[in-house]
Amino acid sequence: DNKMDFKVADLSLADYGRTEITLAEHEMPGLMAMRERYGADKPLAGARIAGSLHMTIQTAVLIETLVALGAEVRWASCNIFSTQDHAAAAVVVGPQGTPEDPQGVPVFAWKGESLEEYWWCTQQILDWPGDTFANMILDDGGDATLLVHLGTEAEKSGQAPDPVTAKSHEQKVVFDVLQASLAATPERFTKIGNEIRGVTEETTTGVLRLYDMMREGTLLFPAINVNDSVTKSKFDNKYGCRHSLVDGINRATDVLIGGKVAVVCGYGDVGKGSADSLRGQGARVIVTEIDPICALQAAMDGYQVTTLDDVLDVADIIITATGNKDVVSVDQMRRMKHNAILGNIGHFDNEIDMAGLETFPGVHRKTVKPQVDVWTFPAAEGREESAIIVLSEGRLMNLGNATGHPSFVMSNSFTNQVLAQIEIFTKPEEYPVGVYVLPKHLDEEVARLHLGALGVKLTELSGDQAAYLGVDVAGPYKSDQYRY
Ligand SMILES: NC(=O)c1ccc[n+]([C@@H]2O[C@H](COP(=O)([O-])OP(=O)(O)OC[C@H]3O[C@@H](n4cnc5c(N)ncnc54)[C@H](O)[C@@H]3O)[C@@H](O)[C@H]2O)c1
Ligand SMILES: Nc1nccc2c1ncn2C[C@@H](O)[C@@H](O)C(=O)O
Repeated sequence: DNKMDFKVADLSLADYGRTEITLAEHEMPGLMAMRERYGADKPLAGARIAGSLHMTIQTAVLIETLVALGAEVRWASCNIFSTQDHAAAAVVVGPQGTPEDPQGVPVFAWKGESLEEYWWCTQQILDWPGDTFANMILDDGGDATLLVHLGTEAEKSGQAPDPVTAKSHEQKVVFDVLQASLAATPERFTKIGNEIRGVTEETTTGVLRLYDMMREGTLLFPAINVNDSVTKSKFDNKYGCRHSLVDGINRATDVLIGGKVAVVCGYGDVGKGSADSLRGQGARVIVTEIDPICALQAAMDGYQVTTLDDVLDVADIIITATGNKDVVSVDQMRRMKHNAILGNIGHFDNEIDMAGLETFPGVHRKTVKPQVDVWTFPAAEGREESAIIVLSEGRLMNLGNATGHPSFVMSNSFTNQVLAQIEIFTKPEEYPVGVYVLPKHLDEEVARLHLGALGVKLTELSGDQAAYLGVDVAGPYKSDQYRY
């Protein structure tokens, strides 16, 4: 039957979600401009987009923009805790539907998925009804892209990659998914890989994986690195986290941040916004870094820069923002202050050694409320019993404990996503397999679309000045090497 398939928490939340989507549209001028500009031509007609990106109110506006441009879409979240159930419900029901007769977009996402459910959802967006497949991926962190690649490799070799070697951050679960798929449909991922025209990747960690696959020569289709549009990473990663980090800490713990010692591990775009977020609340912020340039930036921004080991005994709040793995070990957690807060705002949970924590001898977990756990270490030689408060089980806590970044800053990121989807879908001949960034004139166009709402009045370059700078009056105004 042609009844739409989907799996969300509660369709009765759709009206609440719709109301917030309508408010969000007012805060997302870039996306609404995309609907104005491209809604008639429908450049994405024929696109079957598999979206793996936090299923929030902001993402709902992105999804409905892609549909307005002609795309068919199936959506999953890229994190087990980041779905907002009312947003998922509203997208399934759609602007014209009802919970009894949903007319929207298939969504497979709910807050609090198990890992098995997460990877089941990821598979649902790749397989389309009537034995067809997605032909575009919109990814955040690269899990959908990874599954297609691991599946294709498994089908080529006839066996799923050994869980120990699989690069995915949830090896065992992915291994089981691949085993089952090999048994049931041994050509499935190869067919999907052939069908996919390209992927547009949202975030730093997902982009890292794309460059890895490019270097290994295993990348199956072209990719646009949306993260490195200036109007994405210098806004979402920075000002988005400035807004949503303290939001997550407040909703999780209501702890006073002023006067406390807060440690931010990593001073890249996210770390900069996160440190500013905590300083804004009157915390004494300390930064850890491995990169001398970012460390120097942090020092000149007035932060103490030292090693995590040096500050474990004074830190009240520790936040990882590195995009790296193994940043906080269980031994370091054991040495943290009693009731100190530990959270991660990086994409994956591997920044904090959650596996080591869960298996620490005699450790006790008490859930305060969803995504807030008190982990108590037993007394040991020379150490009293002590506890730490871990947010979102080490997964990105601004989306696990709060609602992520606000609409206006996500409008910048998602306008880049829409432009990137149009680029790859309508000009495949310009995108042989490789990893690309959007041209600067589009980056500047995204910024232009967001100035009016903030009352910005730009100054016009004279022809003479433009000649002096060697730029066009209409832009681009900077070289590709320029660092903003
Ligand atoms: N939660 C969110 O809403 C959100 C938003 C954007 C990006 N992200 C994610 O946040 C992470 C960081 O993103 P970014 O754009 O800031 O990356 P980035 O590369 O700009 O910054 C990461 C910084 O961490 C430093 N670093 C690496 N390993 C370290 C270690 N062991 N100790 C201390 N510092 C270390 C690096 O030198 C770098 O300066 C990525 O996983 C990204 O995908 C999350
Ligand atoms: N409200 C929101 N909706 C969707 C995604 C959201 C978000 N807040 C943060 N991300 C994550 C993004 O910052 C993503 O671009 C990333 O880089 O992780």
